[in-house]
Amino acid sequence: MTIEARNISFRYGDKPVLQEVSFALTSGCFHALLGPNGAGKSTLFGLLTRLLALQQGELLLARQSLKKQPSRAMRQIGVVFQQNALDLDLTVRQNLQYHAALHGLSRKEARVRGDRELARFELLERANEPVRKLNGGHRRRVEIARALLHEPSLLLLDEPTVGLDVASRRGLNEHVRALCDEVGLTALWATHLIEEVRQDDRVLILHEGKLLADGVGHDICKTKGTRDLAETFHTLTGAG
Ligand SMILES: Nc1ncnc2c1ncn2[C@@H]1O[C@H](COP(=O)(O)OP(=O)(O)OP(=O)(O)O)[C@@H](O)[C@H]1O
Repeated sequence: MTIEARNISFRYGDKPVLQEVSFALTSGCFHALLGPNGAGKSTLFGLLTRLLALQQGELLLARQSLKKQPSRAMRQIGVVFQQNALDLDLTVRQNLQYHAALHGLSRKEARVRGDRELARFELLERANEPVRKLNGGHRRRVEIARALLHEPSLLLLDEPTVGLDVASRRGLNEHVRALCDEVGLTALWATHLIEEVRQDDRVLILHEGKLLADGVGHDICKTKGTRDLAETFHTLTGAG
């Protein structure tokens, strides 16, 4: 599943937040959307998920306009937002079942898919525990499992590791990479943390609403004459 952004610009009132942003994601690959705080990452996610209305430019999902075929397109997208959105008093499985019902899945189908995703994230044995008992990293895994229930081909993750310790961050990042390799998922992982990005990742660097680099990490560094992505990120944005 490919997603393509063509000349996306967006303003909050008079304030330009995204300026002529264009890119195309490669099907079945992990992509890092790297940008410091305020770069415009969440705004871009808002547009991709249609929480925000497109002001200028075009978004295409599998060559279909997101504007013209919204429901068809949205069925292909799974989202993990920055803020945790689980019901802490419901069990892990109840959280998944509730979400599955919103997508029109039968109880049986929801159970089968939910258990499959929980097993993938090594959480099946916690299925009957209230989410409140899980640590932050495990809660995030449940959120990703939930976002995959309707079998989207594109997964958007907006700074999913915020508030997690280093080990949980690394684990979550590796899980999503494995999903891309194993089931051919396309992932867009937004972060301001350079340590979550690898040199051979496809990387999009966003700063003050502009896409400053787009390509495989190594190639970007070659073009910019930098040693590694950390140096590139620092040179381009002052962050890192
Ligand atoms: N509802 C809003 N009204 C006005 N300005 C906003 C609004 N939401 C975000 N902004 C501004 O738009 C810019 C981009 O914000 P956005 O949240 O998209 O960036 P981000 O890269 O996701 O950063 P962060 O990691 O801090 O969330 C920032 O300057 C922010 O202050």
